[in-house]
Amino acid sequence: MWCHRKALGRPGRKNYLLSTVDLDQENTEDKSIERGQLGLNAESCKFLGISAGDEVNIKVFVPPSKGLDLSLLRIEVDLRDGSSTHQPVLASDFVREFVKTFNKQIFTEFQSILLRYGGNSYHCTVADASLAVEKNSPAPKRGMLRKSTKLIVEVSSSMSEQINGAEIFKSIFRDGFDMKSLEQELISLNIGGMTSQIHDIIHLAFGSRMVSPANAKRLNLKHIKGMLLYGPPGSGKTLIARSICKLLNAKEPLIVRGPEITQELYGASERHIRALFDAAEKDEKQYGSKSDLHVIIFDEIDSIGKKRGAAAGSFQHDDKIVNQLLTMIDGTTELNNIFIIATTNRKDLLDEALLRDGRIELHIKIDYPDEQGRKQILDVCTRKWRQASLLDRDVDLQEIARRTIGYSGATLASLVTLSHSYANKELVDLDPMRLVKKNVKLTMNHFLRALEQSRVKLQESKQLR
Ligand SMILES: Nc1ncnc2c1ncn2[C@@H]1O[C@H](COP(=O)(O)OP(=O)(O)OP(=O)(O)O)[C@@H](O)[C@H]1O
Repeated sequence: MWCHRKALGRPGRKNYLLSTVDLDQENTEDKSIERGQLGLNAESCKFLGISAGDEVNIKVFVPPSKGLDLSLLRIEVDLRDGSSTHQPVLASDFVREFVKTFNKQIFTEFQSILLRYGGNSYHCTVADASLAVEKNSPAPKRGMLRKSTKLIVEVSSSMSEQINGAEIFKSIFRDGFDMKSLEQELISLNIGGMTSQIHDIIHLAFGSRMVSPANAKRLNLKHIKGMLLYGPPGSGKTLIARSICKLLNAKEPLIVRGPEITQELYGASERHIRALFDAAEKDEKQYGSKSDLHVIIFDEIDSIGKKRGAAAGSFQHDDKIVNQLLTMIDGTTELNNIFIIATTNRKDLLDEALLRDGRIELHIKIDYPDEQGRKQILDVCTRKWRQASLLDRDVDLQEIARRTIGYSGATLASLVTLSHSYANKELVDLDPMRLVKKNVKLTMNHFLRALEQSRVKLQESKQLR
């Protein structure tokens, strides 16, 4: 914030600037600002939610006579957009520079500050500003930075090399993963044709966890607790659920198959469901906001989450399981470290209470792929053969994609396996003793035979339905 230099006393003397954003000597004094005027830079405007032309009320901050000193100031630091690092800096040097620049300035929780240091612009957000003498007041936490203030610098793991030795706040993604490389990552996980859908799913499900902790708190973001992936059989729901977990910085997911739980004895099913949440509860108690994320995948949730009162015979058992599941999911309201992924191809059978806000609230349909998606799935499924030069040049995957309208990802994957079986059979027919060690090559002919066979199968299963 700028003002005419005669308008306010120097900080620490008489008056205080609440948000002194840039104390660079040349920038402090903006000659265009006259007496009686205040100037804000873009960073302050963003923080205060002010645009050019807005009318704002400004109150003079009268500091209390004592108890203004901060005992702790925790800041999250990032490089400002477009700023490139010339040289990594040590966290201890960064802290020294920050204190030197902003000594005796007032800081407020969530405030944005720019620090220019070592040729870079650092964007700092106040994550915590604790007073030496805490007051029970609803007013935002605010106090003066002193040499005695403990200053903690936190960075995301991707910034850890730029500010060496700073504390690292957990990223929702595992080390080395970046959303920009999602397509490559999915190919390496053998998933084809779903990049944009998985990109959207990640943003919807984990958007609140993708921003830094201070920003999530500032924006009052609530974490999504659970998501349902629904759609026809073989469309890749389980594959997506498992693969997303591989991109996250989370504990190994607990994968539960619904039918296994229903087959358990009376009482055992409920115990099993309760036990699934144990580790997350313990971690939350022990580590609070620093706890790892725990993911539970309920595969085929329709078998444990049926509408209550709908099942004949074993209804009491089924209803008790749903009740237990609801109780446990409701218990997670207090837990920020848990995420549920449920899959089903019978969303219509599920108890609606399970799907309400705060429970399994995000519902995403996973459908069969279009032609382009089918081609990409075929690309992924034949990748190993291509890399080993065992895919004949006559194989036209685009043509196969064109001929497989209505095929699921699962059917396409088994089409490739079947083609391989045909190729293998041909080799064995030619050389029953396998005297000549030769690797089998996949040709278009193998694919066409497999296509014929899978069409017959598809027809039969449609007739049976
Ligand atoms: N997009 C895809 N890319 C590559 N392979 C796929 C894709 N979708 C499905 N598959 C293949 O199909 C198999 C079965 O998929 P998955 O079990 O995830 O389907 P699902 O929708 O959960 O089926 P169901 O509803 O019957 O449980 C996968 O293991 C994989 O081999």
